[in-house]
Amino acid sequence: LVNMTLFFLVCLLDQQSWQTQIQGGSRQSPIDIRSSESVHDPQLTPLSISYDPSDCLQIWNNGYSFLVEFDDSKDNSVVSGGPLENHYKLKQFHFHWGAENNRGSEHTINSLVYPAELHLVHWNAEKFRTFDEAIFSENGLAVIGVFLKLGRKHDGLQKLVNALPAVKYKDSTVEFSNFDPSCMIPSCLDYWTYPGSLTTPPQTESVTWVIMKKPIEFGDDQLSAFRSLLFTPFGEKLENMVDNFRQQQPLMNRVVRATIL
Ligand SMILES: CCCCNCC(=O)NCCc1ccc(S(N)(=O)=O)cc1
Ligand SMILES: [Zn+2]
Repeated sequence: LVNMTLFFLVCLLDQQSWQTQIQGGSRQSPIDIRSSESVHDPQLTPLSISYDPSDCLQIWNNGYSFLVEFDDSKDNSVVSGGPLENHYKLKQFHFHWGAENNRGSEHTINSLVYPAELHLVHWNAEKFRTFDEAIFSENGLAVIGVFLKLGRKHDGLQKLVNALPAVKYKDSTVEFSNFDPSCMIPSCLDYWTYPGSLTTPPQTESVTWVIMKKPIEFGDDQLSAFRSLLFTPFGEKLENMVDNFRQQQPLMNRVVRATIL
């Protein structure tokens, strides 16, 4: 009995490293950001974000979220500064949201959940040749996360919302141009940053996360439009695209740094 108890205790105490072995990662995303445990880093400069609306190409329902995809063949839509050593090109942005307003975001702040979260996905074009190469590489990606809270209708977002019925079904795409994602960046540029991973397969640990501290607001009808999308292709059983967020992952041996702007 003593041996059994000891064995059980060792497993329990060792759970974190057990998780590392099973999930194969020590820097998985998303996480719960505990503001009191984050480290104010005076060396963190403001992000430099510059997007060119003419780089916007199309919207694609990939059966997990809807991606607004950009032309990354030029250097017009880029982010640099902050924790980033190089400049990263915008490839796509997408959202995660819930079936109900009490869930939806992937990251949480002191366990506070938002109804949705925007991810602006950029890749390190100084170090890698393609996005797909960067996905599998250290410092390959920089994803800016912006929380969405319900309130006033977001005028800039409405153009995107109006196009969603055209991509209702999985694998559908629609041409979408002249959209400036800057309209979804909060006016306050304070952020948290930490080393993490993609939150969907292949969940590679190649992401420098930059989570904006302040949320943006959007309206109930706009969130309803997200929830009217489908996970399923045309002709198959209708499954509303909702709750497409991953559970928070253990922080393990990581520190979240914060700006003092
Ligand atoms: C060879 C064709 C392969 C297509 N290309 C593969 C691909 O795009 N994979 C998905 C990349 C991705 C990006 C961002 C996130 S998140 N939620 O962490 O921001 C999650 C996943
Ligand atoms: Zn995402």
